[in-house]
Amino acid sequence: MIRAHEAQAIREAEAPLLAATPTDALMTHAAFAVATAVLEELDRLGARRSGTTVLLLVGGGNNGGDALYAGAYLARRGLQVAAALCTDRPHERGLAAARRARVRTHDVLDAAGRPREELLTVLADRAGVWLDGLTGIGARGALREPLAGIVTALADRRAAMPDEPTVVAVDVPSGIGVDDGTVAGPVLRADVTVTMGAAKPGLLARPAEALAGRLVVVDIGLGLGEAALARLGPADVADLLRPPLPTDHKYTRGVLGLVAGSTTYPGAAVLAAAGALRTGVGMVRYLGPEGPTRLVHERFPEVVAGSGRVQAWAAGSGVDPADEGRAEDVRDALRRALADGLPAVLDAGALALAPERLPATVVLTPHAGELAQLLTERGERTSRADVEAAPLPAARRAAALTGATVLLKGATTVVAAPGGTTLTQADGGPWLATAGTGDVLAGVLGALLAQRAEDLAGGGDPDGALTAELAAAAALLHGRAGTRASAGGPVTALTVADALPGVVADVLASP
Ligand SMILES: NC(=O)C1=CN([C@@H]2O[C@H](COP(=O)(O)OP(=O)(O)OC[C@H]3O[C@@H](n4cnc5c(N)ncnc54)[C@H](O)[C@@H]3O)[C@@H](O)[C@H]2O)[C@H](O)CC1
Ligand SMILES: [K+]
Repeated sequence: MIRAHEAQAIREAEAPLLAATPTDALMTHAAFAVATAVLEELDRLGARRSGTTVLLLVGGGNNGGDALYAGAYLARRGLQVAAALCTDRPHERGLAAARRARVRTHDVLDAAGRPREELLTVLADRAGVWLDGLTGIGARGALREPLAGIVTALADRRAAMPDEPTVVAVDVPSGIGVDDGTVAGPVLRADVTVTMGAAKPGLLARPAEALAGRLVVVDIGLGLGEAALARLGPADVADLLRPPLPTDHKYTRGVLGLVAGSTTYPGAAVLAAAGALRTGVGMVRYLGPEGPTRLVHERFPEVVAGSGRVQAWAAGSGVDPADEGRAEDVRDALRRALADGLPAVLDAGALALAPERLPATVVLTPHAGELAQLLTERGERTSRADVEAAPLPAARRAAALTGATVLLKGATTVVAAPGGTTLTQADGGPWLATAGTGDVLAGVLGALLAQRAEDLAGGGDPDGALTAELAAAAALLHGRAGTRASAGGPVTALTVADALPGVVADVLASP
């Protein structure tokens, strides 16, 4: 599991260490890790260290101090290092250390504090590695001038260079929303981000996550409390799954009630059933019209048609809320879930049918447009673009407004529980953006909720912490199934479902 902490929590954890250690000890430790990451990246690229020039982009705070100390380490390892001082008050001891190590320093601001773009361009063109030490967790909002102009000029320059430099961000790419992943202004996209103490939420949530590159987390001995955001790995998902026991039978493994598909969209019934069955449940009870029922039985004769005792519900995939008959089936499933205190997934058409408030063991699975509609219907006028610009805050807002756990689908999936638990997963790839994969995901999540129903039913998990982890687990399984099915090429929703058993087996076998 990757745990991310907000800037303030990092600062609070740093404070006692800063007080207890010699001046700049923490910073030089961090800087050494940055230098090591640069050398490892050069080795990975097969670049000669001695022939490499590194350009330090130095801001006015301790982030710049990290970069200066890192430059000193790199200069002592034989690299050519130049420092572009993008501030009139660079970190003094870092600057002295850099100069002692023969780092060439250049003031890239003129007397009026404006960027000397010609000098900056010359320095940038000469360097195969740019170290972004402009701002770290001390930044507030979008980059202001002159840093905004410097970053814009460098980004333009980089795009024009035949051989792009490798950009290594110190702590975070300067200018991202460290705590929420938003990008309000220019940011220099990094190939590698070397972050201190712990990941930050902005490095695990889009759009900022897409600008961070490969993440290297440096342990600097911080004692940190509860994470603000987490990301599951396969071992974490293995702990959440409930593989069958010798004493199990189909009713103890979890029975999922499925209200998906319709006369208009019969295929969603098959896809959601496939997602559930191939993730592993004791049984699926399917409730739907004759057409989809027949389709489901052609593919999965083991599915039982009609109502009966279930441990979880999945409803809404392939249902048009305007189809009154089918909408009533969805409402009925939800009424039963709420009456029996059972967990449920509300997907697609069910989202528009969801009541104002729901328990945390109900998971809403909107994409950005559906979340925008859900927020707008609850009085918070929001567009798809608003959600895509700030998915983490949007998902958290929806969880707070509805009381449900929200799984916001996207290139990075965001899961937010009303009690504050937040996770993001980025296990899939763009090939998953194809019709029907959302139906499969609803089935996967339904299966996990049915497997763990005894921990969720009857008011279990009131703040949605376990429900959120199960939703994130579903996103990991679904994403990995998409990657497995794709093998670099296109997928269909059914091939994603077909890949699930292998993914579950791999996850259960993970160390
Ligand atoms: N303290 C330590 O020993 C360690 C710190 N780490 C590194 O330090 C930074 C945090 O440093 P801090 O001085 O608090 O702030 P920053 O350097 O991140 O940025 C402040 C700097 O930037 C200017 N600024 C703020 N907002 C903006 C903006 N929107 N646009 C332009 N400029 C802005 C502000 O005026 C200051 O000059 C942390 O990230 C680590 O890199 C070590 O890693 C651990 C030890
Ligand atoms: K930075």
